Amino acid sequence: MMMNADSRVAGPDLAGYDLAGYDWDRIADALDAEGWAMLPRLLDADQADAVAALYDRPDGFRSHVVMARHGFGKGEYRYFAYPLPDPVAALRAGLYPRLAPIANAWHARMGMATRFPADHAAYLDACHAAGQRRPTPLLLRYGPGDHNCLHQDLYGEAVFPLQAAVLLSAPRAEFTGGDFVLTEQRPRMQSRVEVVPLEKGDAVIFAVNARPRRGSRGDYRVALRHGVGTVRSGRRHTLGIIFHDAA
Ligand SMILES: O=C(O)CCC(=O)C(=O)O
Ligand SMILES: [Fe+2]
Repeated sequence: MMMNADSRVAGPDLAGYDLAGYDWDRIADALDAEGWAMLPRLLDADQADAVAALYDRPDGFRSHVVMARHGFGKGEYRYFAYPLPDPVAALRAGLYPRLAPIANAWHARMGMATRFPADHAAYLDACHAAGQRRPTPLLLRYGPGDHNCLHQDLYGEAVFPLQAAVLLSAPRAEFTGGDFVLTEQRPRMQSRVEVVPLEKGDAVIFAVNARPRRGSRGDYRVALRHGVGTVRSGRRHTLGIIFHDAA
């Protein structure tokens, strides 16, 4: 059967989440200034629980990664298979058109030739034509002692420069530790670190790899990495939405 990347299967109902309700000019400004921006309360607690519960479905995933086996950290994750469940497909397709203009402006400022089409189906066609056909959205699960080493979610030449992560568990109430962190590596300088203060249901949009930074002599590139500090207690789930597909 041909799987259209845009087709959907039933999943938890996310009726009510509202991307249009965010101030996208403010988000673009935050991304330009810091390389990341928050979308507070993207999901409510029930929706976050429903998405986290997908982790235990017997099917619907293309692979299961035990992070310690690869030196990625400790914890585990599963990549969704196509067709993506409804909320994941809807978030991926819904966020992309708001981020594509920002991605294009970044590429122009960084002197990078690639431009991104306005809609996600068209971008996936380009990924697939470049041999990157496997879906990248994923669910992650961490328990006590687990962590995610600093990394970049690059899966081939085709890279959409922004991605999203949604925290599906409640800090303090459902887990402790497990901060989401970003580091920024500036040319010839030491790395700077930022802890993103996510609450359950909040999303963060952040640079996958390079982003432009304004300096006194024009723009220069900095490289971001992201990771998760050690979870001390409880269980922490995240939904990761990456817009390019994988080779
Ligand atoms: O669990 C997290 O907060 C980080 C997840 C992650 O690495 C990702 O979404 O790409
Ligand atoms: Fe990641």
